[in-house]
Amino acid sequence: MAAPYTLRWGIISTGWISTEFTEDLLVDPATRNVNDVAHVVEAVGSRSLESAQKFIDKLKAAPEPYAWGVARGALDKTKARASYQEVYDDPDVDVVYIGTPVTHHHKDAKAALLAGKHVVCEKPFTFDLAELDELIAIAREKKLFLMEAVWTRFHPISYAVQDVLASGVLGRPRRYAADFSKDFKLETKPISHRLLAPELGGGGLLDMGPYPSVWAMLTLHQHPLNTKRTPPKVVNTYQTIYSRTGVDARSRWVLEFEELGAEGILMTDMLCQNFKEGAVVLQCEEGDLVIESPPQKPGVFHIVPHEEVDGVKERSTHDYTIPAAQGHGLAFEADAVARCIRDGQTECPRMPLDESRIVQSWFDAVRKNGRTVMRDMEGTAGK
Ligand SMILES: NC(=O)C1=CN([C@@H]2O[C@H](COP(=O)(O)OP(=O)(O)OC[C@H]3O[C@@H](n4cnc5c(N)ncnc54)[C@H](OP(=O)(O)O)[C@@H]3O)[C@@H](O)[C@H]2O)C=CC1
Ligand SMILES: O=C1OC[C@@H](O)[C@H](O)[C@H]1O
Repeated sequence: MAAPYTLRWGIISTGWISTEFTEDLLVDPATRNVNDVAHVVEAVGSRSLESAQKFIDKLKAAPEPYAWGVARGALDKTKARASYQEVYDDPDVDVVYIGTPVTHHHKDAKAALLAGKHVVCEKPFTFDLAELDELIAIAREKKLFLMEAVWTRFHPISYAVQDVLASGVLGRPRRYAADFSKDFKLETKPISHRLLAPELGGGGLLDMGPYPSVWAMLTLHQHPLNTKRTPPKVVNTYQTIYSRTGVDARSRWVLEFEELGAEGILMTDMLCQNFKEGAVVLQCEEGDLVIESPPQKPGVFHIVPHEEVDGVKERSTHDYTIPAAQGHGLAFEADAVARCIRDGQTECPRMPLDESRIVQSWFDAVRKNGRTVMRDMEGTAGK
């Protein structure tokens, strides 16, 4: 068997998701039946050298399933860097992973691309569409790989749900509802927290919105009957203000998928827990598809018959829970990135830039129609 292609990562920032993402790079790929690609961490950049070093030291002491990669040398050459730029300039780094708050994504991704690095950027891609368009233009001009890290797209359950829709058993989609709600106990958080601070892109829309959106893209936009793939229209929006900082506590938006004759309502909520048994409901002519909570990493979906209608006859339940041995579930996207870069692709077919643009345009529409303090905020495109 040929040796796997090993992708060399540079990690930008040392917060929550950067930690989980880097841990998952250390999980044995064989746990997810992968043997063609592998990952090593070349550098970690932080605003402080101490934080970068602490991040690496903590990873080196991580338990299984992360200890596997540590024992096999995935962190042996990892350098702690006192600035992000040093990671962008490191000749040993192939690709930069960006885990900073959303209002920093554009400047961080732009600097990495300008230094000639491939880029994977956490969701939501950017603060606004203008920022995203500038990144896409730079990546295309420099022939570099660029992708939004919407991990859910790469989970086995996402492919399984799409297989059901492709089989035609549910018929034409009619109506869609998706919700990402989480009681974040906002009163206990300082107003400087990234979920609350407008200057860090606070509010539920940008933080949570990618998840009701990803399922709308996978089940409706990519539905086999949606042949023209016309971007859906945002036909209505509503935001509830969180008074301490003026960001959105709740956001709702309605989408119209004209060719399908289907409508969807998408919601985010930072004050209330998700309904466990149905974060996403896709109602079709012959039966319904229900995806359990949490929508960013659901384990289970159901196919549910309609009452008094011929079509799906029996309820069935499909379990794709990601086992703990596979880590947090972020390595699937990392594997896809490694294959794309190995094969010289500048865009990931599973997470196309045009689809990131569509979702980003929904966020712009909801924010600009709303009343939050971020309504008229502009990103850093052109700066
Ligand atoms: N895919 C997923 O499941 C998840 C994705 N996310 C996304 O990841 C991004 C980061 O979220 P999360 O990890 O929770 O955030 P954290 O606050 O935990 O970490 C953000 C990191 O960004 C760096 N940073 C740079 N500038 C600033 C600044 N002005 N203020 C605060 N931090 C700064 C810091 O690292 P340093 O000090 O080292 O420079 C900090 O630790 C967001 O875009 C979020 O939407 C978040 C959670 C889950
Ligand atoms: O991506 C995410 O998923 C889990 C949420 O709790 C978090 O706020 C968000 O960034």
